[in-house]
Amino acid sequence: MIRLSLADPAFAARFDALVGARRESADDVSRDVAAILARVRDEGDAALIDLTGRFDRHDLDAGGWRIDPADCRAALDGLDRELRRALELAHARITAYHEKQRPADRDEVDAMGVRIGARWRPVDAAGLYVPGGRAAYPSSLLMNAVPARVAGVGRLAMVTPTPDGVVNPLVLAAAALVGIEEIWRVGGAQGVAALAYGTGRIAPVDVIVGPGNAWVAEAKRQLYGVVGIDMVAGPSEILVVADSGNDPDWIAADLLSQAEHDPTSQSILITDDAGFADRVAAAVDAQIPLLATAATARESWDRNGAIIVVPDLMAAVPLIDRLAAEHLELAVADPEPLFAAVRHAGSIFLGRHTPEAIGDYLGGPNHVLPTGRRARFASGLSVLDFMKRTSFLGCSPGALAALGPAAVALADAEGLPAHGRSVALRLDR
Ligand SMILES: NC(=O)c1ccc[n+]([C@@H]2O[C@H](COP(=O)([O-])OP(=O)(O)OC[C@H]3O[C@@H](n4cnc5c(N)ncnc54)[C@H](O)[C@@H]3O)[C@@H](O)[C@H]2O)c1
Ligand SMILES: N[C@H](CO)Cc1c[nH]c[nH+]1
Ligand SMILES: [Zn+2]
Repeated sequence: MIRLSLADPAFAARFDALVGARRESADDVSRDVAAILARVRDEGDAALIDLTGRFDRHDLDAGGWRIDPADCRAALDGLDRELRRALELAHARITAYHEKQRPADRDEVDAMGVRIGARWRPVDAAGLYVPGGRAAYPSSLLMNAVPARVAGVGRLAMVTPTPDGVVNPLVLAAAALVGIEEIWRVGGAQGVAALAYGTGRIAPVDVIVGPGNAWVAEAKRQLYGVVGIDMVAGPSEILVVADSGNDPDWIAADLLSQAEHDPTSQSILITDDAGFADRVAAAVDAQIPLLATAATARESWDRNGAIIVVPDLMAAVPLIDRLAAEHLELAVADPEPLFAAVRHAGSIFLGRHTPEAIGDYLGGPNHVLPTGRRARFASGLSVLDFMKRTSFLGCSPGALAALGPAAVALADAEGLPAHGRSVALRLDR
């Protein structure tokens, strides 16, 4: 963990280094991913067998390529009652939130008598990446599948790694709850490539969504254009802005909630009180050994963690915008002034009683969010990521008469006579 102070003359350079650090996509990750994508494109299922054996340590031919929907229904039926209620509450809240994202079509006649508009249609097939290397992510399954269902996508194909051949029952139960029937036991960059290019067994999709580690995120980035993607949702991040009125233990737990995802995750605290910063740092050290995920959390905190002390919390706003974190927690007495001022964050958590983990599971908004400072230009997964907009235009003879001469003039000016002629011929009638 590094400590920075805005009062330090070297602050600007040290903060630039923090913002510019390439945590998640080192050159070797890009190179390795490019090689994996090429293998899957050229060798198809044979590459999936080999790479799954190497990275997930099981044999697809022996253990099965797909998860049987009957196993998913059995997992849902066999779920502990409290866990089932929790899963259903999450599903209901995520569904209610995303149903309000359905876009409206436009169809109108403008002042010159021209019919103009746009209509939204779902993609035919979507690929859902559900991570599963270090932890199982039934919550990510819901976050991926619910907006796809709301959008009305015809085919949902899910890929997820099953390390050592072991499937997680809660992932299966979540699949049954949202009715996903096509689940492939492949993950990593090779799973993403299979969805993009298609293989002998797996038909290609039109769009791939979902979060994952550095290899998954880089695979989606490299495959954009072959398929659509939601955005680059890589190793988790949290930026907590906290005043000294917080319990340091609460804030330490919030920082660790994202550090425990991945060694390349990043947790940052910004506070206006150096003493409070010390107390949080001590609480982080005290809590790490209590976690089953201690090794990952420790590595993430040591390598990528940061504590920044500012003279007053409003001075943090430009820093928050530069960091453009996936998650921004405003753990202050009144979050409204900061909330109004901040421009770049994937998702914002307001006040001392909104730990980010609520958003991970069942707040309602999507937890698949842009990482690596990409909240400057990208947004969290939504219903729109599964849809595309087609514009349309209709001219009556009168509307064409009104617009045509200007179109002919512009076509002449561009030196494209066939364009002009296609209009002029109709005007002559
Ligand atoms: N940004 C978001 O919205 C969001 C949401 C949830 C989870 N996450 C992130 O998802 C990630 C989940 O990671 P995970 O590892 O548990 O599961 P994962 O499914 O993302 O990755 C596991 C796969 O990574 C591949 N892999 C591992 N080491 C490799 C190597 N050396 N070379 C090539 N491929 C390799 C393997 O194929 C393996 O199957 C975490 O980083 C977490 O922070 C992000
Ligand atoms: N924090 C993750 C998004 O970065 C989502 C998640 C799922 N489960 C727990 N957390
Ligand atoms: Zn999380």
